[in-house]
Amino acid sequence: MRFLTAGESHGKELTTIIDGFPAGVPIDIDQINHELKRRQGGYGRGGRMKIETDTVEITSGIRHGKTLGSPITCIVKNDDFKNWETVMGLFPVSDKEKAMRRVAKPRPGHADLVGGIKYQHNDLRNVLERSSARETTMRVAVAAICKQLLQALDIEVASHVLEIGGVKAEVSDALPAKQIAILAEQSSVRCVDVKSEERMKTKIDQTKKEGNTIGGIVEVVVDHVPMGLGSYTQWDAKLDGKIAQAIVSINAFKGVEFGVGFKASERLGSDVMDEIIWDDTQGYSRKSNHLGGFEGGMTNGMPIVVRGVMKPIPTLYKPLMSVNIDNKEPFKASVERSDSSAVPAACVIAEAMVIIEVAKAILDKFDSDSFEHLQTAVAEYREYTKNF
Ligand SMILES: Cc1cc2nc3c(=O)[nH]c(=O)nc-3n(C[C@H](O)[C@H](O)[C@H](O)COP(=O)(O)O)c2cc1C
Ligand SMILES: C=C(O[C@@H]1CC(C(=O)O)=C[C@@H](OP(=O)(O)O)[C@H]1O)C(=O)O
Repeated sequence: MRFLTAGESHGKELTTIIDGFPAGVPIDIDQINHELKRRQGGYGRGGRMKIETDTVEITSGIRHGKTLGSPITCIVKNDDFKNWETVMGLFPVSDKEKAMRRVAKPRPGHADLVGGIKYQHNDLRNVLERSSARETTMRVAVAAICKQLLQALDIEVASHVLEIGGVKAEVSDALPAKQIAILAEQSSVRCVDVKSEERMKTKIDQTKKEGNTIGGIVEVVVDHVPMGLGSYTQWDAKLDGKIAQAIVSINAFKGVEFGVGFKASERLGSDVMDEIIWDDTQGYSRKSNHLGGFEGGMTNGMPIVVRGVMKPIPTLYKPLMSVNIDNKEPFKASVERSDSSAVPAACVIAEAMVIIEVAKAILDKFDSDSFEHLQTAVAEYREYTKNF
């Protein structure tokens, strides 16, 4: 399975085409819209999300509620486009119109300056329109379709926020994905620990008042993953490596870790390796899950536990210094609107990226032209791994 996304943040619409998805998978479109809504929410979002109500339109690849095995095309319209039709129009315009909302002042922490230099854009809007995290809408749409496939294979995925601006959630390591999903959904910051939720919100409010922004850490958990997704045999076949790339590809994500992650450096080997056990009902399992479900780039049957860190939103109300590309004069960056924290929304995007990589790995490994064949293949393989 592969997909591409297209669309500018204030353009007419966003599009994705998913290729290589099995035939015969029942797809509930309301569930896709539910996932899109989750991505739009979360405490700390700015004015743009009051304008948009992301709703998917599917124009190919699904008939009578089931996938056809042919490419699936999804479209989400930008409601804000009505305010940008001249600025974002397709056809040549006058110099006066060209100057409308032209961006000559690159924002630190954004793609503006380097993107403009690289693609020789005199109007940096040509960069920021595509580098915006608006694009992640389509990744969530793709993942919402993949999530329905994973759920039908009894694989559960959930995500939650572990930290915002240094305020840490107190969470037990062993929470199952199903429970995380329920608890996180009830929280405006996607935090399963109610006490920390209030402290996180206060931190977001305080930071916003000071004209500043904050980042955070999110965690994604996947339960009941078949063993042996990914491979140790080639560097680019390792599934943990693919997930790491997918997480860091999210706008503003700067790091990723699995299981105990960076804390592995301060632990003894006996506190990091997960001892192997076997019993009649479960087959092979581990006494612990310090390695977050991966050994040798392959899933080992334990839950996948992956975390990503998001930097603070780069656009600040407290202006940062930059240089005008027209006259090279320094200026203080000004802001019209921006999110003050998008960590809860980014959490949903991280979940989406993990879902996509796990779904791709499953479709790579098993007979997957037809959904029925896939279900049979996965069930047989689960039985095989148990009795190996
Ligand atoms: C869900 C989400 C919402 C975001 N909202 C904003 C925003 O309102 N303002 C802003 O300056 N950056 C925002 N960002 C971050 C920028 O898109 C990102 O930092 C920028 O494109 C540069 O990419 P990089 O940080 O990966 O280098 C958001 C990121 C995500 C994931
Ligand atoms: C539009 C979304 O997020 C946007 C991501 C974003 C950025 O610079 O990444 C900047 C803001 O956009 P605008 O400049 O239109 O206010 C956010 O609202 C979205 O998540 O759907």
